Amino acid sequence: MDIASLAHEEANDQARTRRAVYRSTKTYDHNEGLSCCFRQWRAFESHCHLIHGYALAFRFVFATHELDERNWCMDFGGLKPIRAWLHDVFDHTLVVAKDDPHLADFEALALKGLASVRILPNVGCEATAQYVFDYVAGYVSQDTAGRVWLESVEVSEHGGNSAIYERP
Ligand SMILES: Nc1nc2c(c(=O)[nH]1)N=C([C@H](O)[C@H](O)COP(=O)(O)OP(=O)(O)OP(=O)(O)O)CN2
Repeated sequence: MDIASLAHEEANDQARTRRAVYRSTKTYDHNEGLSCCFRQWRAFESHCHLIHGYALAFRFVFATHELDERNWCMDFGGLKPIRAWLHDVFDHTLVVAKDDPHLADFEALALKGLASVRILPNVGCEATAQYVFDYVAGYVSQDTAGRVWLESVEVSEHGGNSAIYERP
C-alpha cells in the first residue's frame, strides 16, 4: 500500500474512532421493591384514573465516545445515589400530578400520615420516564464531567407494559 493510501486508511480509522459509541445499561427490575401507586386523572374514561400500583422497573442506557481509565462507559456500581433517589420517589409512595383536581385530598392524606405523596409534573409511564430522565441525565453529566450522556430511560409497570423516553 502506498503512502497516500495508508494516510487515507488512517484518516478513515480516526473518523470511525471519533464516531464510535460505547453503551452500558443499568436495570432496576421489578424485584427492586419500587412499589408505587398512582392515578392518571386525565384517563377519566378508563380505570386508570383510579389509584392503582405496580412494582416499577427502570432501565437506563448510557453512552459515551470515550471509555474511562478503567475501560468503562458508566460504572455499574456508581449509580447508588440514583438508586436511592428512585427509592425516595417511587418506593411506597403515591404519585400524583401537580394539576390533579384532587391534589388537596392527596395532600390531606399525606398530612394524616396515610400516604407518602410525591407530586410530579405529569403521571404515566412516558411522563415518569421523562421525569427520571431529566434527573438522571444531570447526575450522569456531572458525575462524568460530560464524558457520558444518558440516552434513554424505560419505565415498566410489568413485563407487558413499558414506555421509553429518549432525547437525541
Ligand atoms: N401509553 C400508556 N398507556 C397506558 C398507561 C401509560 O402510562 N402509558 N397507563 C395505563 C394504566 O394506568 C395502567 O397502568 C394500565 O392499565 P390497563 O390499561 O388496564 O393495562 P393492562 O396491562 O392491565 O391491560 P391488559 O388489557 O390486561 O393487557 C393504561 N395505558
